[in-house]
Amino acid sequence: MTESETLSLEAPALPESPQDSALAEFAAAACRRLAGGILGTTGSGLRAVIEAEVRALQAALGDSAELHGVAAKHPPRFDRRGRVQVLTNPVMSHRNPLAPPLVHHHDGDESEFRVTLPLQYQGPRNSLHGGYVAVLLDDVLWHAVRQMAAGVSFTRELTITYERPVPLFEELRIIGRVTTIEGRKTFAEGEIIAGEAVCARARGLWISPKSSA
Ligand SMILES: CCCCCCCC(=O)SCCNC(=O)CCNC(=O)[C@H](O)C(C)(C)COP(=O)(O)OP(=O)(O)OC[C@H]1O[C@@H](n2cnc3c(N)ncnc32)[C@H](O)[C@@H]1OP(=O)(O)O
Repeated sequence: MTESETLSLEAPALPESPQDSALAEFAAAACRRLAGGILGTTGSGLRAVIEAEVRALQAALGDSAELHGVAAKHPPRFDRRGRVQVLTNPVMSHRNPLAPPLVHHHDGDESEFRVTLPLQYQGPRNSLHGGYVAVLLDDVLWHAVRQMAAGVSFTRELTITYERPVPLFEELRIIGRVTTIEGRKTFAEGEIIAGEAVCARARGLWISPKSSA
C-alpha cells in the first residue's frame, strides 16, 4: 500500500469532541424542559425549575464525566466539501431545542414519528397548535418521500384536514406514506393518530428540482 493510499483511507477528524456533541444535546434538552417549566409554573415553582436546570447545566459544563458514555444522536459531520454540517431541522434534530424528542421509523414507503408533546406546542387548551400540526405532517411526509424518490424533493403543495384537536401530553403516531411517483413529482399522504382516533390528515406534492433529478 502506498503512502497516498494510506492517507486517503484515514478517517477525517471529527468537527467536535463526542463530549461536546453530548453537551450540546444535553443543553438542548435543558432548554426544552425550561420552556415547558417557564410556561407551566409560576412564582416559586418557576424559580425552582430555573434553578434546577442552571445547576444541571453547570454540572454538565464543569464535569464532562457526567456526559461520558452518552453518545450524541446527531453529532455534527463534515459534508462532501469538508464544511461542518449541523442538523438544524426543527422537528428532528436532537440539537435543536425547538424540536420535540421524537422516535422515528421507516418501513418501505412509510415513515412514522412517535412523540408526546408538552405545553410549548399548545394552541387551544391542552391541544396542539394547528400550525405545528402542519409542521409535523410536512416533515413526516417529506421523510417518506425522501425514502422513495430519487434526489431531494421540496414541498410544493400541502393540504391539512383538521378532524379533531390533537392532544398534548399523550403519545401521538404521525404517519406519512408515498402514494404516487410521476417523474420529479411525488405525492404523499398521512395522518396524526392519538389512541385510535385520526386527529388530522395531510396530502401533498413534493417536487425534485430539475437540477437534482
Ligand atoms: C432536512 C429537510 C427537512 C424537510 C422539511 C420538510 C419539507 C419542506 O418543508 S421543504 C420547504 C418548503 N418548500 C419550499 O420551500 C419549496 C418552494 N418551491 C420550490 O422551490 C419550487 O416550486 C419546487 C422546487 C417545489 C418546484 O419547482 P420547479 O421544478 O420549477 O416546478 P415546476 O417545473 O413548476 O413543476 C414541476 C412539475 O410539477 C407540476 N406541478 C407543479 N405544481 C403542481 C401541482 N400543484 N399539482 C400537480 N402538478 C404540479 C408542473 O406542472 C410540472 O410538471 P411537468 O414537469 O409535467 O411540466
